[in-house]
Amino acid sequence: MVNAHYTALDETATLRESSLRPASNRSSGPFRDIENSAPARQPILALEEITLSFGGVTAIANVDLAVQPGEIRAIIGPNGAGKSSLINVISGQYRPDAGHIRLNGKAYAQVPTEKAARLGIARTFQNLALFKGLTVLENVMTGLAFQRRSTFVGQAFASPRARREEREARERARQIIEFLHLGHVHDQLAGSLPYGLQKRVELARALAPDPQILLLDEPMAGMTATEKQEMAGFVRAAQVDYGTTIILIEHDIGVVMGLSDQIAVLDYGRKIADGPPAEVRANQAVIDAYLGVAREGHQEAGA
Ligand SMILES: Nc1ncnc2c1ncn2[C@@H]1O[C@H](COP(=O)(O)OP(=O)(O)OP(=O)(O)O)[C@@H](O)[C@H]1O
Repeated sequence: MVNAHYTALDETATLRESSLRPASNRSSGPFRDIENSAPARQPILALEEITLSFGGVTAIANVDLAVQPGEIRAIIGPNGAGKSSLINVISGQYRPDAGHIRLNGKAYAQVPTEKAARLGIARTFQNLALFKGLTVLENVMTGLAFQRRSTFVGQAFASPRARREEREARERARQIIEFLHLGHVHDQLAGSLPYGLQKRVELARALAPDPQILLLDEPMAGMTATEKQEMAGFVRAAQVDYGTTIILIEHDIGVVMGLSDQIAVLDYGRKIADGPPAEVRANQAVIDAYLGVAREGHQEAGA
């Protein structure tokens, strides 16, 4: 049973070389050359002994995590393992009971949510959180609102600064829309698009401000296999073309194995494995915890 599952994983592992990858944006985007940069010495993000409980439930138990700049790090685990809680700690929604979050070396007991965007953190949500009555372009522009320095009055009366910022935001939003192959729907209402495209608009909005760290909470949930492959190609392209560090939660193990540089595995709030896909795939604790079917298989074998 387990072997059959792993065969399926191997088939999807070719995503890394996906021909669905969008065209390079190096010439026009705010590209950071990750290929030529010196080896990373300091993680861009480090979680240190993070613990978080809800009443009597321990959602995260003493978890350490070090993420290097420019990597794609998956966080996987069975339902209720603590994945979303961890993302919410990184984005500042939750304050851990113990431990620190270190961003570019600076330690926080809680990431200040109001400053998360300025600290270079962007995220998408498990459930769609778009403005359905706004166009795709308008939705993507909302991802840039925090960067505008003109006052409300300045915007209301279209001061020169406000007009310039509006123009720049529109231009940047258009770039990202093209990058994610959404140009043909830029003027359509987000709510009128098929689900897979709406998820891509969410990605566009999160990418618009050129975040250092992008948190993706189940970016492929509810998608068809083809849509998942497309999305995986776009996530990889964001890493390669923009140098974005990406942390993602995803239940589709095949996608995770093909897309991630490193995978951390949670089970009952504890981190039980952390390493490259091949290592995690062969880890017995992961097989036991994540693939419940494996346990069943061992019992049968021992019977
Ligand atoms: N706001 C909350 N209030 C109370 N308990 C919570 C809250 N959020 C999470 N939990 C509990 O914490 C544990 C971890 O939940 P979390 O949602 O982080 O897991 P998950 O790995 O993301 O699960 P899933 O894959 O089902 O989304 C679970 O037992 C959950 O019931």
